[in-house]
Amino acid sequence: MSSQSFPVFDLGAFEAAGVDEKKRLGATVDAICRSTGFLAIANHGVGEDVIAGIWEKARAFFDQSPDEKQGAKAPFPGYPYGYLGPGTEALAKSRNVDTPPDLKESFNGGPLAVPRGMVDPEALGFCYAATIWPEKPEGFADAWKAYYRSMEELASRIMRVFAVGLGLEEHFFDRYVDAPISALRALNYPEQTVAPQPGQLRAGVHTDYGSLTILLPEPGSKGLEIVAPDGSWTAVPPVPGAFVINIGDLMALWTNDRWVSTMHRVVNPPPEEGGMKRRQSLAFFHQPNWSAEIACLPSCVEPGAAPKYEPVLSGPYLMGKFKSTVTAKAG
Ligand SMILES: O=C(O)CCC(=O)C(=O)O
Ligand SMILES: [Fe+2]
Repeated sequence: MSSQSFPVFDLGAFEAAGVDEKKRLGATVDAICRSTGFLAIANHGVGEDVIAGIWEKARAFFDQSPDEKQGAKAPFPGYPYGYLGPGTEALAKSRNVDTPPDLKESFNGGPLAVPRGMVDPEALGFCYAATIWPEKPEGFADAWKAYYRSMEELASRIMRVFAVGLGLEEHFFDRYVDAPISALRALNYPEQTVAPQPGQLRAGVHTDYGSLTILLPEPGSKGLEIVAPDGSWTAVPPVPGAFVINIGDLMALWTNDRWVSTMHRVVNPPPEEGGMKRRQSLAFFHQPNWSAEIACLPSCVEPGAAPKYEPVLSGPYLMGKFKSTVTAKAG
């Protein structure tokens, strides 16, 4: 996939289209998800002020001293929210590959409210755990919540495109994602003043765990790479004004591997381009309801054949994957 051919999907045009045109547009997404599952979403309607707000606050947060950031740190290893400092995560471990820690730091937050009647202690202790808000910068939590809400809404709209792409009724996925346990992560990949260790990347090779990731790389930034269908590592170009989205493991499971949860990574800045370059990104990991059972869609398996995978429960699956990436130093 050359940078010229990175697919861009016009979400507004899809939503304004009639039934037949929606099917035609959905088929283009089906083709992309069969090949890489990475595309850009344009005409998404997310407010520029919401995006500018979170960029400003995330940058100001990461620009603080290590001590100030530690004030918002996750209280113990494996706690999902708050500040996760350098050295605390190695994404390649989610695929059982042992690497040095990723060269990044992040701030993470979960659902903005606990659904009425939620009593599962594992859910309450993990995805509904409190976000540890930083004291500074002022207005951080407000900007965060505004962006989180926009991403929740956008993710639901994209799931409708997916349903159409799979030949399902447009609202098929709604009941699986009406109390989603999505997480938002602001990432900062600091300047590299020391050469990385062998095998150490900004983000190790991984697939995402959930239904859908909505990524916003810092405008003009480089480093995100995906495995193209021919097996080669290929850069994902920044697409001005658009979000980069990709599907995660649960879409592959749902579709019996008709759709691929493509491996990706964030590489270190090449020395000839100034190995020092900092990079930021925002990643929203959309995840179906805690107790949603994700099982192969009947339309994705030959009649009489067995699906490739056993069903999983969304929340416990996510928790297992997340905890597998925690490094010895975390906490
Ligand atoms: O920062 C990026 O561009 C991608 C990060 C990523 O793939 C992840 O955190 O899952
Ligand atoms: Fe990822």
